[in-house]
Amino acid sequence: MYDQASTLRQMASEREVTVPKNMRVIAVSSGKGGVGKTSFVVNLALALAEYNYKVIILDGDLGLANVDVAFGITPKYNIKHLLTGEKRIEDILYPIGKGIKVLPGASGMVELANLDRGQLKNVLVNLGRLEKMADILLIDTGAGLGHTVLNFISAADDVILVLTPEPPSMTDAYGLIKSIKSPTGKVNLNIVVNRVKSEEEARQAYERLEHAVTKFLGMPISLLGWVYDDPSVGRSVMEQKPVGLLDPQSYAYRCVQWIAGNVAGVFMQPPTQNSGIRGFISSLLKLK
Ligand SMILES: Nc1ncnc2c1ncn2[C@@H]1O[C@H](COP(=O)(O)OP(=O)(O)OP(=O)(O)O)[C@@H](O)[C@H]1O
Repeated sequence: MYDQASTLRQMASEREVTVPKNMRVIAVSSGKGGVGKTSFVVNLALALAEYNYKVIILDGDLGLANVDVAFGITPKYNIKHLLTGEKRIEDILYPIGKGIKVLPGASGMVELANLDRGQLKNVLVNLGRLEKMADILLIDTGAGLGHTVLNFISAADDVILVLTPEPPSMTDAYGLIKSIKSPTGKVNLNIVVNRVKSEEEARQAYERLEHAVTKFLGMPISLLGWVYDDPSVGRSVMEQKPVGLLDPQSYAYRCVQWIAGNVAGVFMQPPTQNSGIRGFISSLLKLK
């Protein structure tokens, strides 16, 4: 296992998978399930597309395929077909339109450790090609303190933690932050408060969390924005169409558009040299 991990790391840094520009890897996570993370991810992708960003969404909620359900799509292939060498990355990516593509996840992600050198090379060369296809890789990590969730968070350039003002969501968000271990010791942690009735409610929830995180964990976090509790989100879930497509004028989507503006400003300027998908994969492997 150790040998495979070091081989992978070496391969990830090889020239053959280098590409001219580096994409930004953003992990979207939550301490607790059901707080609206997947709805947020799909709408954030739509809102970022309005800023002309090309976005790939990786459904990292392995095996549960929530992103597929949110878009009402049923992709034939997923990342497991890439790992087994049956398909190329281009065959797996599912185009949604507006410059957005979905990379369907699968429980096969954990099989990365059991691939032989030829298979590993194939996977890395394929993933390296993502870099040319999009500006942002948005990962819906799944909820909770699972190994995969924490690894995605730790390896990403930026993390967006979605929570609601309800006490269990706040407590679980704190628990998740406490469990993050980054190889660089740096995690760019941004909070989105979902399902709020007012700006005041959002700010109060954020300040409670910030107080605890700064006092007990000594970690910097920032407030990226909030999303109003809006019945149009519930309707969009039922219709399997993101609210950004179903009701783009809704309060909820307008909040997400504003957050996308913050993502563009906060994460994209000044221009930084991101480590890109190669760096992301290398970090992921260091965490094994
Ligand atoms: N801003 C909002 N206003 C009203 N309802 C919302 C809002 N955001 C999410 N919801 C509702 O919360 C429910 C859960 O949303 P979603 O599936 O996106 O959560 P999740 O955190 O991804 O869940 P899981 O962890 O189970 O994947 C949905 O029924 C959705 O309608």
